[in-house]
Amino acid sequence: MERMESMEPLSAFYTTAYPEIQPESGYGSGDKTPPAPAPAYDQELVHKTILVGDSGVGKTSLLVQFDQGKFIPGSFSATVGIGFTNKVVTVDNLKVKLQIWDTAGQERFRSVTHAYYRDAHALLLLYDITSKSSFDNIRAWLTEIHEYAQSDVVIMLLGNKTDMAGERAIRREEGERLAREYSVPFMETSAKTGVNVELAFTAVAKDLKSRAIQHPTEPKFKIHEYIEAQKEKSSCCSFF
Ligand SMILES: Nc1nc2c(ncn2[C@@H]2O[C@H](COP(=O)(O)OP(=O)(O)OP(=O)(O)O)[C@@H](O)[C@H]2O)c(=O)[nH]1
Repeated sequence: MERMESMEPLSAFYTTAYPEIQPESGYGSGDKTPPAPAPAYDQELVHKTILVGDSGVGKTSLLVQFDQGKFIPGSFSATVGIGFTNKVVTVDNLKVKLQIWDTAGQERFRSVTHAYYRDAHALLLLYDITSKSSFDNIRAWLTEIHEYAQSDVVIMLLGNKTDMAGERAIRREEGERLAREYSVPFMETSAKTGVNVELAFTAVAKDLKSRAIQHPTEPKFKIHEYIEAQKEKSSCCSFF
């Protein structure tokens, strides 16, 4: 089943992705020159974001839900190869361009997807809360990510299919514990109902934008705290 357009790996788009910005002068050592303002965010930057995880955990469904706001039920047709969808997320009144790559979870495509890790800026790693094996494989996925991706890649762990509460095999706390162990943010999602789908991508977009304009005088964006704050803001229990 052909789900998405495909394209050669991205390279030229992102030549100036995260420039290292040095202050011209610093506060605190008698120098009264105000620090240089943070550089403007380049809204033409394209942030390459990749969905990974075992076959059937819901990567394609998550992307379709985020992109089109719908869930297509029915028989499962595994992704073959890799394809991408462009999506613009508005954060803090700025447009953040995400190029979201949907990879095939099946083992036989693994060597293909590894090649895409290297220039990834973010990786959303999914397991299925009804599948213990997909959760057990997360450590292997993280090992691969650490082997092939850049060390500063943004990683988020997602436990998908929360609408299938009756078939839950992995408790939320287990997901949280694993995420803590690897110091990555975590949330549970449902590609079917849309719970937390938008938040997952928005949090990643915010983090990517913040890294792209990171200025030494400004506090770093803390993705964990952002997610927690959104959770508190929520009137009901849709988070986690
Ligand atoms: N109930 C429920 N079903 C889901 C959810 N997400 C995905 N599914 C179903 O799970 C099956 C697999 O979903 P896909 O999105 O194709 O999974 P994938 O991770 O892209 O699989 P590969 O392409 O093989 O890597 C499909 O039958 C989906 O309808 C969800 O959140 N809730």
